[in-house]
Amino acid sequence: MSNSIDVCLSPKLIDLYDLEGKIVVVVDILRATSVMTTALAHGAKEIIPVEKLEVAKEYLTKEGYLCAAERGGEQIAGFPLDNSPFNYMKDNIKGASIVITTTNGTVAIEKSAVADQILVGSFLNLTSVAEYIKTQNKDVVVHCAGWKGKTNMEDTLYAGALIERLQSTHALGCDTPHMALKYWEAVKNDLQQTVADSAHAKRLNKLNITKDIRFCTQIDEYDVVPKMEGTSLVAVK
Ligand SMILES: O=C(O)[C@H](CS(=O)(=O)O)OP(=O)(O)O
Repeated sequence: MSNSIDVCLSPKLIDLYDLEGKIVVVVDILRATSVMTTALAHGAKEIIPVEKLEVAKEYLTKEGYLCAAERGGEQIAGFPLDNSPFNYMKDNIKGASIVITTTNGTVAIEKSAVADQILVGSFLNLTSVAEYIKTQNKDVVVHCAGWKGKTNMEDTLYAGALIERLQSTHALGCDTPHMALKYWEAVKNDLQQTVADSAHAKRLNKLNITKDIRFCTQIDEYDVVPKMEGTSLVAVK
């Protein structure tokens, strides 16, 4: 095995990882990377992820952009889109250039900038991302977006699920990928309930979005590999 896979459990830890020359898979199951996967699967032309709300606001007055902003799970006033996957399946998504800023997911994407390739992963496109990685002959770091710098259950579980699919081609880099894999193996047959019991899901439940959580824990709903090209996330052809 010539390649390796490692897991960073929070953007606060990413400086400990050498990303140069590697593929970074950013994951924010609830909900940013599930939303991005859904939008590209439904024909969005590109997604421009931005960390800062001020930067997203600049696009509101530019022609040709659909803008989304979320903080603490709630839509920011003045932005037409929120962070629910169900709003990225509609007719206006096809061919759209979407600008999005979210609490955790877009932070992790920006903090992955030095990587050779940045992919966006979710349970919705688990196998597609794994199969693409197998064609690349590169080391991988799974960058979990977590919640406001803290570790979370669902992103760690995704890391374990991706490792399960890559363990024949990628050696496990240190203890974290082993932990993620063991955790995934222990609960994978009860994924929906496990994530429904997570702190993140309980926070979001207060906003009445139980159906989003159920949707984001479906495996292989879409065959799409979102990859950063310059400042845009596009579907790999
Ligand atoms: O909108 C979401 O699902 C979360 C909100 S929060 O983390 O619970 O505040 O944002 P995301 O960036 O998608 O993790």
